Amino acid sequence: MTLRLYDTETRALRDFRPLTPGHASVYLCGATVQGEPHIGHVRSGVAFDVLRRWLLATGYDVAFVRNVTDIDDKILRKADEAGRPWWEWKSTYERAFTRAYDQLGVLPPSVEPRATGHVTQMVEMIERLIERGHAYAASGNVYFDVLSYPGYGALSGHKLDDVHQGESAGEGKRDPRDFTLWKAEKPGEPSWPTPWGRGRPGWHLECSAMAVYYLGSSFDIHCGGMDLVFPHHENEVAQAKCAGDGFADYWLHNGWVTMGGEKMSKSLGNVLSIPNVLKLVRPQELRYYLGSAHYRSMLEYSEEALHTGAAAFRGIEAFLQRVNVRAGAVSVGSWTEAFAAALDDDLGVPAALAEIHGQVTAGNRALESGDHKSAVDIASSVRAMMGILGVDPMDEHWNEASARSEAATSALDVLIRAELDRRQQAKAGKDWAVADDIRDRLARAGIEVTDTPDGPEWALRERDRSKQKTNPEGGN
Ligand SMILES: Nc1ncnc2c1ncn2[C@@H]1O[C@H](COP(=O)(O)OP(=O)(O)OP(=O)(O)O)[C@@H](O)[C@H]1O
Ligand SMILES: [Zn+2]
Repeated sequence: MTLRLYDTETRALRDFRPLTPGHASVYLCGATVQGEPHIGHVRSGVAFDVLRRWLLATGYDVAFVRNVTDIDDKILRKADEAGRPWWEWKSTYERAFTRAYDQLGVLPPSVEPRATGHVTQMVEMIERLIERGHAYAASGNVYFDVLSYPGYGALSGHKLDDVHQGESAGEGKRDPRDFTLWKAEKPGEPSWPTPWGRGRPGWHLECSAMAVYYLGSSFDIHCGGMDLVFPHHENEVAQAKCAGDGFADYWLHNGWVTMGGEKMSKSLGNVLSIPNVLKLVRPQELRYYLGSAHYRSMLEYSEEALHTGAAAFRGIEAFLQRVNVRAGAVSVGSWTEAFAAALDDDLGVPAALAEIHGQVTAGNRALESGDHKSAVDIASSVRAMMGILGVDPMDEHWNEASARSEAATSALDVLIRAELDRRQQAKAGKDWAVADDIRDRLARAGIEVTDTPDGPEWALRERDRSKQKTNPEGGN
């Protein structure tokens, strides 16, 4: 089957046909690094990491660009309010985003360009736009002439009469629908030299210039959050097309993380920062939860839903561990046809997860019936599928901490095995009191013993994180 993707521009599922066979070029609008990331901010990173992993798994060479917007009104305002230099502020939160992506196992992009490092490319793009009659300079600002581009509104479906850019009037703007490509210098703000005077870039221009610089005049897929369709992406297309570029062939947009039915957002004060959510669940559990809904659906956050997702993940993890202990090492195998069909259908992760859970049930059955070979085969396939979703429980990414405790666990295993052997001997001698006493003592120490057809197994009881509470953090 061919990969089909829902394209916002044509409002239809389209077969993915890359511009260059075997190669996929993808641009994802990255963070504006103005504060600590909340779980909504990283949803696009997680969702499109699955796209990237699926493209890689199916043989594509993927160029994946995710930018950093590191110059912006909000960054300047917040740094100013905090009495800190803007460059320190944005660097601090760029690191916070990087840490969050790493914690969640999002593959690092092929390149992560910062807006401030690409002013040259932006100035060149403005020059092309002015030359072609699509932009004009006024009082040190440069504006894009919206009416000069007949295709304006095609991506978002906005009618020209309904266009509101959401920016201030702007000195010298000829039409209120025009948007700012370049902002004239203001005292105390960072600025760069241009033929139209010193100033700083507009947000929309940054992405067009960086996308074309890294991926070429035409590239395959442009992704971002659904709130970016208008005006950000509409303006990105307008700039690029009018400058003579073909730009993106497919447009993919992810839904929001919501809380109480509303977009999780600092301005509404209903946000949960990544560090706070990670007090409730492990990073791999948060990643599983964030990635479990279809990328185009809204994901309504509740602590209960988070714990349900975490428990589902742990069920898969426990299956793999059981097979590993009882039936043999579980390597990464290959996915099933049903899984591939689910992902090929516009990255249908819910159907893909249903397939994984079905396989886990079959694998558990095989294990219980003593069919170790089937259990190992199924587990290998489950690892492959979970890996494509970025949540293979046995991937070493998640197991740094466990690697540290591995030595302790094997030492513990020797001691517990000795106790379990003693218990087996007591049972064989029908000395039930001793057998029960050993089991109870282990239970008091948080060690659960399960009798299986392959002999007794032990596991540390899961610490119940659900007792911890995290309240939404206020806005700022
Ligand atoms: N609740 C959310 N769910 C999904 N994506 C989100 C959410 N909030 C922000 N984003 C995405 O994060 C990226 C950066 O957004 P931005 O920095 O503008 O934050 P924002 O939308 O102003 O939210 P906030 O008000 O919380 O800062 C955008 O691509 C946006 O789509
Ligand atoms: Zn962008």
